[in-house]
Amino acid sequence: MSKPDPLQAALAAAVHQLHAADEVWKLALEASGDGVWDWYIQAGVELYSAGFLQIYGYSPDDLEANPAIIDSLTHPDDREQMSRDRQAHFDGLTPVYSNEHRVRCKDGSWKWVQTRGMVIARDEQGRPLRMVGTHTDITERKRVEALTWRQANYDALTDLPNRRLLAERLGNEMKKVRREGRHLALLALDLDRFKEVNDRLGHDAGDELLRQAARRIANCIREVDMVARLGGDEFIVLLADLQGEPSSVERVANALVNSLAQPFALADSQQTVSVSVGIALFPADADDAQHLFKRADQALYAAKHAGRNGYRFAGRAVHEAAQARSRLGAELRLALERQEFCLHFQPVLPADGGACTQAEVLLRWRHPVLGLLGPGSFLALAESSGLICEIGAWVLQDAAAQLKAWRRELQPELSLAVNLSGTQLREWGCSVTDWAARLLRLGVPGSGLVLDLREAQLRDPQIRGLMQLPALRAAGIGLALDDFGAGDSMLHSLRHPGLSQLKFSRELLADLRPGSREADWLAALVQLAGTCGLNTVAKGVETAVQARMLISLGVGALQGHHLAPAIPASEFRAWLDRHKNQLPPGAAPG
Ligand SMILES: Nc1nc2c(ncn2[C@@H]2O[C@H](COP(=O)(O)OP(=O)(O)OP(=O)(O)O)[C@@H](O)[C@H]2O)c(=O)[nH]1
Repeated sequence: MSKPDPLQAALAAAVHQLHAADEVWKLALEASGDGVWDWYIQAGVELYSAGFLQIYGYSPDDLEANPAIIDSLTHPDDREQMSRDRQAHFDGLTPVYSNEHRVRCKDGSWKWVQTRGMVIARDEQGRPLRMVGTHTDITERKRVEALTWRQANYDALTDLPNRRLLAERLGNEMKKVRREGRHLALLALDLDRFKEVNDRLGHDAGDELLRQAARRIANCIREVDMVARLGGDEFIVLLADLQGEPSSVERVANALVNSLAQPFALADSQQTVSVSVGIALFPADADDAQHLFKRADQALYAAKHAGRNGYRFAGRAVHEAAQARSRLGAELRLALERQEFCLHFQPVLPADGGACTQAEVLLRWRHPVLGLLGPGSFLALAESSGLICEIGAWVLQDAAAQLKAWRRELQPELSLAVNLSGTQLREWGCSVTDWAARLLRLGVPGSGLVLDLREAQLRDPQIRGLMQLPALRAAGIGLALDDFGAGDSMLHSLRHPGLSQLKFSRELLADLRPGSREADWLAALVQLAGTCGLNTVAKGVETAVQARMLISLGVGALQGHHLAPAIPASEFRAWLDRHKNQLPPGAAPG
């Protein structure tokens, strides 16, 4: 046996020591939960620690020590960036190699990892010889990040993009339009009378309808377009990359209106709603996103105003109307202060010819330029600006002051019927003690007031929760179901506990003729109201024929232009004086 070469032995010992040291730092790294890789670049060999293989579910026999193999397991979408980052480090441009990418596991699933590494040896020309590094499993972090991003950018109910993602996309599309000289359209959609679906069928059914509506809208547009839900029943459609002619926009708008007008199949009913659409074009209608949204909104308002179930372009007329509305809104704020509101009173006449004991209070605005405005011209503005409660409080106060005087001087039985908006009912609350205190402060007994409530208000769960109808009635306050027959009226509304009157809308009287089906229908309603203990009032009586028919059908009282118009307080006193004792039933007053 030849003597061992001391030099060889020393070299072997040194290599052994080095390997032992390698193992130590690899173990230290593995203890942190990371997997370790060790790549001999020019030899084309890559070694993996047990922890590294474990991350992906591989055993040592599954993976050759070949870097090409692990590269082939990298997600195709991530490979390019990974190569770029690696090359930057090889070229000495970054002190550390770092990259996040996905790796396919043995079971076929993907894991997100962060890899960090460093070249630890280079040849004389500076080319990398060996690089070592780690893989850290960041799948959970990526999952949470993706979830957070989705929550921030998508609507949870419909799974559509939300306002934020829409704004980002719109910004990008507007830049493209400016660069390439094309066009885009923003369509603001709002379902019509959706609140009634919620009120009638409940919030869950409303949610289901919104989900179905979202799918229908998405089916009407191309893949390059976008639909987002802003909240409630409001959606925005972004038609990107248009060639210019508005007819393509009109085609989509028509498709949307038609599609949403089809009945929706909900849990146990078919429900029909419709949609109104406002359309603004970029760059024709606005210079920036904020104004584009505003113009689409103005057009939507015009579509709603034109009767709903249709669309409107944001043309000049729409813009001017919106500006006029905005001026009116500003003036409305000052109207209370300037004492421009006044009340008119329309008598309600007993059909048996007895004395008038009730009148409806009607709000008017003496506008300095536009003249006398009815509530239709400004109530929606008052609602949206939040002034409605202040105006409502003024109405009640002024009406009470009139009533006090008239009951004392003219008719001790007189009561006034007052309309309240849903906002007012919600804001004021409707507990008996509130109302009794309110009336007491105004010096009027409960029996002096009739609250005219519409069916939609009675169906509103929030108002219904607040309204203590039977207790209000017990306090002497009259409660009328107003405008019955004007929309989707339901017979069971008549059974609301606490109601004392049923007021038929003018729509029910429109085709009233002797022997007509309308007459039979009304006669049945009058009978039903009687069974429910409700006094009946027919509103909007415009002809002597109607008046006579209504009396013959047994309606309790009549109200309408034919019998007595709405008149200012100054004339009401004289009118009541003149007609103090009776009115000839059904006959045209002079
Ligand atoms: N089911 C459901 N209802 C919602 C949701 N968000 C808002 N709403 C309701 O949607 C209704 C929106 O009503 P509006 O658009 O103001 O009024 P509308 O009844 O549609 O009447 P118009 O728009 O004037 O035709 C309100 O009653 C909201 O309470 C939701 O996520 N789910």
